[in-house]
Formats: sequence, C-alpha cells, structure tokens
Amino acid sequence: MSDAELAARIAVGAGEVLTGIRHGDLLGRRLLGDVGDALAQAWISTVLRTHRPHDAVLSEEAADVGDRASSSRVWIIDPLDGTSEFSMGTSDWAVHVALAVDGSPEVAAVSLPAYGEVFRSDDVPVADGPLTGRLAVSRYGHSYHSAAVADRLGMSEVRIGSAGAKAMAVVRGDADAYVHSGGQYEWDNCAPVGVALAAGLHCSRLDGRDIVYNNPQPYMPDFVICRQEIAADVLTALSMPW
Ligand SMILES: Nc1ncnc2c1ncn2[C@@H]1O[C@H](COP(=O)(O)O)[C@@H](OP(=O)(O)O)[C@H]1O
Ligand SMILES: [Mg+2]
Repeated sequence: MSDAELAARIAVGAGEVLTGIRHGDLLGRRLLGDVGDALAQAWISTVLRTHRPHDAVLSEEAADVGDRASSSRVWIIDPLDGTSEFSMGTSDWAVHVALAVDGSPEVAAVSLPAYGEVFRSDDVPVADGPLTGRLAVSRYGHSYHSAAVADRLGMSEVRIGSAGAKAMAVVRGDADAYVHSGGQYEWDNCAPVGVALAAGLHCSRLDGRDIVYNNPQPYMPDFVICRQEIAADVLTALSMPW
C-alpha cells in the first residue's frame, strides 16, 4: 500500500472510531474529548506499527516513536484536532495524518468525518475558484495578525474550529486564507499544510519563510495558508508595523 493510501485510510478510519464514540449521547463533554483522543491514538499507533514498523511517529497524544528528530521519515499525527468542538457536538473537527520527509509534508490526509469529507495530497483539486473575501479564524477569537490581514485586505472573518477544518475551508474554496499566530504544534498544521500545498495554495510562516517540520521542539506557532492570488498582499499586510 502506498504512503498516500495508508494516510487516507488512517484519517478515515480514525474518523469512524471518533464518530462511533459520539454515538448515542452516552458521555459528557469532558469524557468524550478524553476518550476520543485516547482511542483514536491507540488505533492509529497500532496501524502505523503494523504497516510502517521502521518509521518514526510524532503525535499529539503519545510519546515519540523511534529516534524521531533524527529520522528522515516521520508520521506527524493529530488523532483529533478540534477536541473541544468534537466534545461540544459541532462538526468542525478533523483527523490529521502526514508523512514528513526531511522536514516537508510529502504525503498528507485530513478527514472531516462529520462532513463525510477526506482531503488527500495525492488527489486534491487545485484551489482556483472565485475569491470569497473570507478569512478563516479560530472559534476562540482572532489574533492580532489575522485581524491585521482582515482589516488591510478588507476580508470578513469566519470562525471555524480545528486547524484542519480551517485549512480545508481554503482548499475547498469557502475561504481565501487562514492566518494563525500565538501558538500551535506541528501536529496541528503539518497535514493541513501538506494538503494545502498539494492544492497549489501558498503556505509559509507569517514572515514568509518556508514551514519546516520535525524539529526537535515540535512547536510551530504561526503560519499562513492562502490563495496564491493574495499571498503577496497578505505577507505585506503581516509585515507592516502595527
Ligand atoms: N495558542 C495556542 N497554543 C497551542 N495550541 C493552540 C493554540 N491555539 C490553537 N491551538 C491548537 O490548534 C488547534 C486548532 O485550534 P483553533 O480551532 O482554536 O484554531 C487546536 O488543537 P487540538 O484541538 O488538537 O487541541 C488547539 O489546541
Ligand atoms: Mg490539534
């Protein structure tokens, strides 16, 4: 099985595990989030150990597998991104599965199980529909940087939970950009960025540098995913003094 097929099957399968956990209204919010994180992680790590026993793994929910930071091939996983949205019962949560090779997300899959969607880097259309004027931001409020882009480009902010769901809104053409600052980890954005790059979108740090994964400290605090047509304007807006 190819890496791309494996990534997509993991993203869809973990989504089914998570959907099952929400079934029947049997658990309260806190327990739903905790059990969702744990069970999706257990299934994914068993699948990766079985199908890719020699690869390293970096996951939000488990200790590193293998000598992760010095490995060329590393699976970077968020078994449940948007845990609080998942627990609340809304649809904006995702499963992120990426394979980073020498720091770049070569293969990626993001599933949005509540929407029945899976986006995979080996089979994603180029994002080139009409611009919408919409900027995806966190449900928990915008950052200084996203507010600056919205203000300077005259965009309207749309609140969406989960980094994967926000990035896929841009891939799908429902938004033109997703700007994040203030903190995140590699598992929150590696697979979303992998799919977005495959869809021909601009992805970089807020200062325009390339995003490099599998760092010893897996902190990836800021980035922008946007349509190529507005990338120069977005980066200019971000570089202007406040
Ligand atoms: N300032 C910050 N520091 C660390 N993680 C952050 C963060 N802001 C957002 N995140 C993480 O990024 C993901 C998307 O957040 P948001 O929807 O608010 O943009 C969430 O992942 P998890 O749900 O996997 O914890 C959230 O925890
Ligand atoms: Mg996350």
